[in-house]
Amino acid sequence: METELLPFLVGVVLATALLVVAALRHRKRSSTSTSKHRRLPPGPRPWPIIGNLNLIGALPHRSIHALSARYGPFMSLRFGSVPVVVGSSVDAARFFLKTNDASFIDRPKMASGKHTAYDYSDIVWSPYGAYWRQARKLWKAHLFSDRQLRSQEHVRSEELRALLRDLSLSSSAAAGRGGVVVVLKEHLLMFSLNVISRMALGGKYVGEGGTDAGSPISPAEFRWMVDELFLLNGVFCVGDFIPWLSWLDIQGYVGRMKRLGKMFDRFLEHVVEEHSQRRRREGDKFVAADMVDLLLELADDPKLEVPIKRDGVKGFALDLIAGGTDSSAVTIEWAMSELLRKPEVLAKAVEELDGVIGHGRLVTEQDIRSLPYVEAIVKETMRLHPVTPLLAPRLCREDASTGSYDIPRGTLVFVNVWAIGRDPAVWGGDAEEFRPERFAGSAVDVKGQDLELLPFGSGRRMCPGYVLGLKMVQVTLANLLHAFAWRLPDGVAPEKLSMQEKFGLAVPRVVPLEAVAVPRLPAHLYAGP
Ligand code: HEM
Repeated sequence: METELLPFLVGVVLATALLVVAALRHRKRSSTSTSKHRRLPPGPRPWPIIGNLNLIGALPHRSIHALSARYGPFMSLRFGSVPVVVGSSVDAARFFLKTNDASFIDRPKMASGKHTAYDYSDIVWSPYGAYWRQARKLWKAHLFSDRQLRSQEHVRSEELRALLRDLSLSSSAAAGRGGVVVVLKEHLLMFSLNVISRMALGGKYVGEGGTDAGSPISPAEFRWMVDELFLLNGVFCVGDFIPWLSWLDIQGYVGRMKRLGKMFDRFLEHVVEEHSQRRRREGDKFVAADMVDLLLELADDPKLEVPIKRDGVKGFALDLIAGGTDSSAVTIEWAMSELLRKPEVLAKAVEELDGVIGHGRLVTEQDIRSLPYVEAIVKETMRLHPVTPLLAPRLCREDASTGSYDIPRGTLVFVNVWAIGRDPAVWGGDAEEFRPERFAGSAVDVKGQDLELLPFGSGRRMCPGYVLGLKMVQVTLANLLHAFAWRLPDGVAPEKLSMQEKFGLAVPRVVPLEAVAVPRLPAHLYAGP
């Protein structure tokens, strides 16, 4: 037994010695090459093979923020063999997203884009080029034009009334006990899922039933798929950074991505096929009724600069579903969590709603501009809880320089908008506090112009769905506050409410928010659509 082990042990000792020598040489080389050839931003020394991946914890925006506090607002890291630069200040955001937008407009080719987004044929993961430019133009001109968004306002308002009805039914079922505890996120996800599936797909694909072609997918299954999509699009997958290890799929993420990609494809293929059949059936009389109809019409246009194939149509539909579902629900859940921890802020919002709207009707999208305090609550929520704290990763497509530092082509770039939103140099000593009053009389907005507040990103790669996303968050939150008196369940003290985050492409609460909702408007306003 001992003689069998000996060669193995000698092997281990030799391998360890070689690894240590390699590590020392690598650390020496990386520090000298940094200073001699390129003026890279400062950062922690990388280890061989893993680089700085050992420094990234379960909440990467927080780990990276802690490192930036030491190394500065332009910081170099190495993830495996991939050079990374993180920007964590207003100036850094200006450099990456405004002044040098063209250099940082590309996306890296990561496993999630390959396996869950039709080999990068959607918009989120599409590399910079004619295909992406054309897609953005088409979205702006057709899917998200003012006219198109206005024409679908009735869908949003009907689904909102259904949400309020469902919440009031839950509460009246327990009226004798003074309200019932609701898990708010479940209602919010169902609501945004219904809105986006009606606007984008025509509405009939998510309902009770199985996933067999021809029958709708169940809401629970669909919600699971969207959650999984957000998680897998945000994770740091080892194979993306240490390519020679990718075949091992140590974390199991790639396997999950492939499985999820197939599930979405089965669903989207069915959706697209049904839409195509209606177009063929109706011929000249066909009128586009939803966004997939519009996408199919656009894809057929012979004047397109770059053809959009079927996978492209499915990829864009996936962007609509993913963008439209989780982001607004996550933001509203954070807003309600903050408000339940600050009853005085909640009371002030209700006072504004009572004064401007009164008790005889619900809040409409047009009312929002008359509700500055509610608007400020949304901005304050997006400042402290940006849905995508590191934005989506950018790839440097040409060498760039800040004057002090060089950023070589091929560098992966993150802008930590979460850290910028909490920077005391920008927001003052109370930057960590939820205080919507800070926006009173301030022109700072979330639409990509003010670099201290970037929940939707900025520049040409900014979120193309921000008008819809913002409308949904504002009007839904306003109606939740207007239609119900909210409190935490008995026994939960505001200061004890957990605010822990879970990382993915979106960062939701770890523990879903539970709260008691008691209707406060006349009963007929909860009658639903
Ligand atoms: C509260 C709601 C939303 C938030 C906070 C949000 C946030 C973001 C952020 C931070 C990005 C990355 C921008 C960057 O890289 O600089 C993004 C990209 C994107 N978002 Fe949104 N989003 C929201 C709603 C929506 C909606 C409703 C849609 C569509 C229905 C959508 C579709 C997209 C797409 C397609 C991209 C990729 C853009 C590109 O790479 O060119 N988003 N979003």
